[in-house]
Parts: sequence; structure tokens; C-alpha cells
Amino acid sequence: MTNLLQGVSVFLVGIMGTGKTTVGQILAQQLGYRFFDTDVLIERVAGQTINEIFARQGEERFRELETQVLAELSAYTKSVIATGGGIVMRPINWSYLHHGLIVWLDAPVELLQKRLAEDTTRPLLQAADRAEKLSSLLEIRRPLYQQADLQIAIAQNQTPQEITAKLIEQIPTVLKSKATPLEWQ
Ligand SMILES: Nc1ncnc2c1ncn2[C@@H]1O[C@H](COP(=O)(O)OP(=O)(O)O)[C@@H](O)[C@H]1O
Ligand SMILES: O=C(O)C1=C[C@@H](OP(=O)(O)O)[C@@H](O)[C@H](O)C1
Ligand SMILES: [Mg+2]
Repeated sequence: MTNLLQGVSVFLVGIMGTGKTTVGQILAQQLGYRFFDTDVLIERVAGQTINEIFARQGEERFRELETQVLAELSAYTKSVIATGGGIVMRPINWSYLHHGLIVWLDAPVELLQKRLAEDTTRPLLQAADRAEKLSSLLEIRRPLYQQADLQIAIAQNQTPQEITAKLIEQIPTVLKSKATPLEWQ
């Protein structure tokens, strides 16, 4: 399995609740890759939770930290990186994401809403109408997620293991252009 990607890292993108953090850990295990989550690293760098960063320093500061963490991770090979849903918003971040294979986990809003109904850790979702907030974020971000190398559509009741298996199955279809640079090393 390790040879499948020839060391190329995988960046998981997609809106909050699609399962980037959950699927990313399983994928890393199956590929024999390291696993990183940009949100976890941001919290470590800042010494604060995501909620605290948003409340005390604002979203813009969070986005700066996100870019900083992503820049450092982009230098690594053999890694699965679960990103935060908003990482696609800054054009500079794409220059880092393109160091690896970019996979969009795409799930319907109804599913996200169910999963995140009780969530308190995502500051952008602490709105009165979560479904409305998720829909409007998705509307803005969908054209950006569509720029990923691979789209994985997620259906109701699919387990993280099933989603990971589907992702691994799809990798060879998009691998060639991404894997070529490493073959030169
Ligand atoms: N395939 C799945 N089936 C059921 N629940 C899931 C699945 N994937 C993720 N979850 C749950 O949905 C919530 C959001 O998942 P998470 O991995 O944190 O998403 P993201 O990192 O994309 O925001 C978590 O509570 C997680 O346990
Ligand atoms: O969509 C967003 O802008 C955000 C998504 C979150 O990560 P997940 O996508 O892992 O929930 C986290 O980075 C932060 O709350 C902002
Ligand atoms: Mg996450």
C-alpha cells in the first residue's frame, strides 16, 4: 500500500463534518503514512483552542496560523493531512496543497447537519440555523473544493472504513500527474 502513492502526501479538504479528521487517520494507517490535522497543530502553536483563537484574536489570525502550519506540512512526504474546511479560501494555500494529492470529501448538508447538531468546537457553526450556515459556506466554497484532484462523494451510513476504501480505490485514477515529480528524485 505504501507504494501506491510513491510517497506523495494526501491533503483532505471539504466542509466541516465531512470526516476529514476521522477518515484521515484511517487512511494514514492503511498507507503507512504519518497523520496530521491542521486544526490540532494550530491549537498547539497558539496554545489555545480554535474557539479561543476565534474569540480572542479573530478569524483572520486563525487563517494566518492555518497558512503557517500548512506551509510547514507541505514540505513533508508520506503524510495524510486533514485540513480545516476553510483552508481553500486563501489562494496562497493552494500553492502548498498542490505539493500533494488533494482529495475533496463531499457530503450533503443534511448529513453534516446531523453529525454536527451538538458540536461546540466549531466557532463558525455556533449560529442559530446551522443548516443555513453550512449551506451558505458550501455555496461559497464549492467552486474551490471542485479544484481538488479527486472528489469522493459520501453517502448516508457509509462508515469511515468504507470511505477510506473508496478513496484508496480511486487514487490510481488521478495519480500519474502527481506522482511523476517523485520519480525524478
Ligand atoms: N463516516 C462517518 N459516519 C458517521 N459519523 C462520522 C463519519 N465520519 C465522521 N463522523 C463523525 O462526524 C463528526 C465530524 O467528523 P470529523 O472527522 O471531525 O470531520 P471534519 O474533520 O471534516 O470536520 C465527528 O463526530 C465524527 O465522529
Ligand atoms: O470551515 C471552517 O472554516 C473551519 C473548519 C474547522 O475544521 P473542520 O473542517 O475539520 O471542522 C476549523 O478549521 C475551524 O473551525 C474553521
Ligand atoms: Mg477536522
